[in-house]
Amino acid sequence: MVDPRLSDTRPVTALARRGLMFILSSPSGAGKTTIARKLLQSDPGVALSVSATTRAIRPGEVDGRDYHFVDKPTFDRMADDHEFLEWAHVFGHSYGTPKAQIWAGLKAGTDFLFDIDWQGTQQLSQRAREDVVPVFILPPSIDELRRRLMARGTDDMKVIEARMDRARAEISHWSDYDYVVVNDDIDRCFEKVRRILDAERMRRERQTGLVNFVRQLTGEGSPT
Ligand SMILES: Nc1nc2c(ncn2[C@@H]2O[C@H](COP(=O)(O)OP(=O)(O)O)[C@@H](O)[C@H]2O)c(=O)[nH]1
Ligand SMILES: Nc1ncnc2c1ncn2[C@@H]1O[C@H](COP(=O)(O)OP(=O)(O)O)[C@@H](O)[C@H]1O
Repeated sequence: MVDPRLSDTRPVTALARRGLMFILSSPSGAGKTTIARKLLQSDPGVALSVSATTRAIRPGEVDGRDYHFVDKPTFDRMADDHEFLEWAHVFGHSYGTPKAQIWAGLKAGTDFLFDIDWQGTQQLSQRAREDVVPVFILPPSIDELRRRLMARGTDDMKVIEARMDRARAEISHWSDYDYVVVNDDIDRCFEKVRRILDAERMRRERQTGLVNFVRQLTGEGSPT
């Protein structure tokens, strides 16, 4: 049987829209990078805001795709030159969101995904609250969080314990976020995150093409 969607030739009504800043935060190991990768793979309308960081590259990471890996003097120079939208110290390293392309991209309707911590979320919310959609990912339990950090195999025990120590402090910021999702089953969690993004795209104030579209629909403003 032919998939009815393939034979549907009706034109798609695409209204102009301002992009949004979709933030995923969580304690380390709760799964935000996994969710972010799934979103980027499945949705061509989403671009990753690639942060700069002074931390070492992990196996499997690619410079320029996952992070811009820079040394401390370079990071400090970028901060001094106001090249970051926000930046913070996390786990003894510096992390920052480069400004380049974000504002122009938002205006052109690109949605940006930010994998940043609560400090960065606060700074972005202060700068552009109306563009920000903050989502917090929680682990199903503290034991499961430790298990995931160990299973990921990217950090030694000392680093894992430091991340676990910080997890409670990170979780305490859950109430700064508009959405909170527990990452128990990855597919279910991803589906919830995807639905949040879909709904936020429909917000009236983001749909800059609505005024003209409604005018056309109602004939308002056209000569009689
Ligand atoms: N404020 C801020 N936090 C960031 C940025 N990039 C990454 N982070 C956060 O830094 C923390 C450590 O990231 P990472 O070293 O990749 O380890 P992860 O926690 O295992 O993902 C995470 O909470 C990230 O969300 C950034 O540009 N700004
Ligand atoms: N729902 C889940 N169930 C089991 N393992 C998961 C789940 N979500 C993520 N993981 C695994 O947990 C580890 C940490 O996930 P990651 O996405 O790197 O977390 P974060 O970016 O928040 O530090 C990874 O090995 C990942 O494959």
